[in-house]
Amino acid sequence: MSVHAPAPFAPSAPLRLFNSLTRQLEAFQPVHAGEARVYSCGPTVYNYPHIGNMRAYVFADLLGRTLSFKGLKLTHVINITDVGHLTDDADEGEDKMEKMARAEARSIWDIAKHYTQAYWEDVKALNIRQPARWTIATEYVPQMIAFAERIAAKHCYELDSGLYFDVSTVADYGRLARAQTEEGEGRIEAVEGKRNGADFAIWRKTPPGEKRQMEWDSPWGRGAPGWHLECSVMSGEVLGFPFDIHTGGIDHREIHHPNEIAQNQAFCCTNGLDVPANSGARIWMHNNFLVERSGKMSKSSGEFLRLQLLIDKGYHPLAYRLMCLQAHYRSELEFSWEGLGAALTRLKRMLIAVGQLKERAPEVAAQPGPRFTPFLERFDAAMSDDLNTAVALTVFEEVLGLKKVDPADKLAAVAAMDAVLGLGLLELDRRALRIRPKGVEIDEAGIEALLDARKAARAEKDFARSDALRDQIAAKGVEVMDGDPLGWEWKLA
Ligand SMILES: Nc1ncnc2c1ncn2[C@@H]1O[C@H](COP(=O)(O)OP(=O)(O)OP(=O)(O)O)[C@@H](O)[C@H]1O
Ligand SMILES: [Zn+2]
Repeated sequence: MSVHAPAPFAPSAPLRLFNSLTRQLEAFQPVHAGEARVYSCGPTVYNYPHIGNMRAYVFADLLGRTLSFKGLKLTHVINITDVGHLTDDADEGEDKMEKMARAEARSIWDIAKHYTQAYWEDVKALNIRQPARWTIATEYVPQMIAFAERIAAKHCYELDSGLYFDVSTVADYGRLARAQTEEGEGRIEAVEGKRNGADFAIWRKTPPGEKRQMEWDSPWGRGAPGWHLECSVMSGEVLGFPFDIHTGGIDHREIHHPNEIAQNQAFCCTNGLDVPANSGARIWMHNNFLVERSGKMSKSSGEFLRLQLLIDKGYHPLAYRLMCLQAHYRSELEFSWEGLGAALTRLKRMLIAVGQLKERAPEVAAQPGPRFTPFLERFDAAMSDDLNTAVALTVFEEVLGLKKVDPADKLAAVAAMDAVLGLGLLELDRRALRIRPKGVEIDEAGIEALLDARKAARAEKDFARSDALRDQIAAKGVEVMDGDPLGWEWKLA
């Protein structure tokens, strides 16, 4: 009798993604056969990222993991905005980086380095995969100038304050935002001499007599590139127009991305590129906001939640990732500590199930085996349906709960799904989820030692000693949970 290895599971559900341009679900058809090229607007590194910002990258990561799962060769680019983002997304205000550098009395380069590092730490803690390239805006200034030179004659005009893009020179400006061309959204004070309210600076000249920390020479004088120009240039340079998918938070649908599209149109037309509708990317995808009761979480408002604060309070960062996965990326997600606590409990349950499975299966089977095909198909269908992570998670848990199946096969199915969800459950140690909150005056080893002593006291039926030990632990800020069904013997008091 010959033994046949099971055929590998090939996800075949048609991938449909919501395109903000058409406001419709569309079948994903790669520009380059077998590939997916994705650009995500990166953080402006003038401050720590808040967990709302990180939702944007958890979403982009899920998209990337799904494209990989579907067998596509992924090239993902995320940029770092270290110059050019003004305090208002339209054309007013000052550079967020310059402003913070002044407030902190540090050089902009220092600020950029520090907060980029902080962002990368959060990326790592949330199991966001490394993109193929991190493009740093200040490293692309010559390309930005070249791009602007190419479109300047037909699409731009110069004012004292800079080189402006005339939005009336491209067809259907603002179709992504569905905004009025003249008014645009959120466009406050007009710059003197602007032809249309929505025109925007692609090069900002340094005012005479002033010196900026970051400035470059250009045909339009010394100055700095506009934020919108940066993303057009970095995406086009690395991925080539047209590329497949451009992502960002839903706020970018209103100003930043319509302006990128206008520049891309101008660039593609001047270069004779027949890009469909010349938008640069075929599909534009936007994640909705993480909100608090008081409204959208915002860096510029000064008060916000950092991932580190969650950790300091004893929540593993992956509980936040799971919290994001429980909602659809296009829905608003309201942050609450109760919600995060519930996500942590769910993560613990998953981890316990995987831990028990790992004990029974010495190794992961090469393939999940036919028993798991219907589950993988449902998982595939959910993720292919515009990243329906909420449904995908329930399928994942159904598989975790399956009894009387080969453990090695089951582990292979779990691994295949987790590669998409990115919870990293096969690598995560159960004890890693017990994060000692910052305020607690005892370390993990100390807690474990007291718990062991207490267990021994109980085994000897010395309940007085057992109670005294519990009080001792509680005094240090930790509550012992007797009979905890999850087997998590302690939590924050
Ligand atoms: N509350 C939020 N929920 C989800 N995504 C968000 C939220 N706030 C910003 N984003 C997204 O985070 C990403 C990084 O944004 P960026 O660093 O430019 O933030 P910012 O505009 O400086 O900060 P803020 O909007 O908080 O003042 C963008 O894709 C943005 O759309
Ligand atoms: Zn951008």
